[in-house]
Amino acid sequence: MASVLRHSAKFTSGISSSLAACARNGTACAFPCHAFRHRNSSTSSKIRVDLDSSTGVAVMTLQGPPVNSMCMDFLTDFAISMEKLELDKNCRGLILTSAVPKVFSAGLDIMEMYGKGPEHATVFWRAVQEMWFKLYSSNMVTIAAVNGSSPAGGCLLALSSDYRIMADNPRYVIGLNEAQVGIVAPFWLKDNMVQTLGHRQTEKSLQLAQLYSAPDALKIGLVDKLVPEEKVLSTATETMAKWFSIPDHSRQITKSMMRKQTIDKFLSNRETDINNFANFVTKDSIQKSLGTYLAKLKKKKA
Ligand SMILES: CCCCC/C=C\C/C=C\C=C\CC(=O)SCCNC(=O)CCNC(=O)[C@H](O)C(C)(C)COP(=O)(O)OP(=O)(O)OC[C@H]1O[C@@H](n2cnc3c(N)ncnc32)[C@H](O)[C@@H]1OP(=O)(O)O
Repeated sequence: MASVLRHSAKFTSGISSSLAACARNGTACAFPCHAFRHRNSSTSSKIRVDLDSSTGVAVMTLQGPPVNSMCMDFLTDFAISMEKLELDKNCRGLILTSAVPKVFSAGLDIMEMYGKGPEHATVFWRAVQEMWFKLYSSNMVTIAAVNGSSPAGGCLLALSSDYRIMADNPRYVIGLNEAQVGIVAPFWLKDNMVQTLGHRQTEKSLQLAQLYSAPDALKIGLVDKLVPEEKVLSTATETMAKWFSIPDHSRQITKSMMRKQTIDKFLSNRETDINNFANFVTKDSIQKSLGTYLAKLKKKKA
């Protein structure tokens, strides 16, 4: 990753250090507390991270036009950013959002799965797994501020967060549409969706490759809240304050207890999942489906 964490913190008064201490200790902290902030920024080509040490909130902005598709560079930047934030004692919460108009993320970059050999598929899938694992198992409070369409891998980011806020725009869609692309959602993502929606709804959603409009996503519980687009980020920040009112240690233990079974199953089957993916995605029939889907995406424009 070309990014460097730039420490641009401005220590303007003793108030800021007591707020930072509040963030570190995981004690409740009235916010928004705009005064005297410390900010750390890190930018790579695909992802920007702004950590406000005074509040303990990092905002990760996806900035890979045209559609924030998850190519290898994106996945690498994501993993490195997550590692840095996880180790940063000043960071308690993470908001994910997009700088690309109308799109949160189009999911996995289909070009990374099309016309590539098994070696590439193996490396790529490990990176995809890592993105999900890092977010799903994060100690931070994670909130997806979904300010655009969020199919497939985009929905993965939302599902693996603790809370999902979406822009109230019926033209924005979210869901796991893998089957439509001719591929299959991996078991760990299916398990993640079952936890969110329940078994029956997940089965229908996955088999029918369903993409839900924002209002429908709210109805089935795929997102937690809809707000006007311009309020998505501010609502995420307000929501974070509520989650921060719970002591970190008890919230974290609770989170890991709720997610342990899925994580254990993932870790025990990780290598098999990679092999399955590499075998599956390089099959002629699957390559044909991906090619047809890609052509359809391109044709849409013509
Ligand atoms: C049995 C063993 C099983 C093991 C597991 C096996 C398999 C699991 C495998 C995979 C899991 C995959 C999950 C995925 O994420 S697959 C990706 C699915 N994504 C999609 O279907 C989204 C497709 N995109 C869209 O619907 C629209 O682009 C979107 C609504 C996001 C935005 O629409 P908009 O009109 O703004 O933009 P477009 O004109 O459509 O796109 C612009 C540009 O970008 C290209 N593009 C779009 N999405 C992707 C993508 N995901 N990857 C690569 N490229 C993408 C699009 O083609 C346009 O390109 P160009 O015409 O400008 O060249």
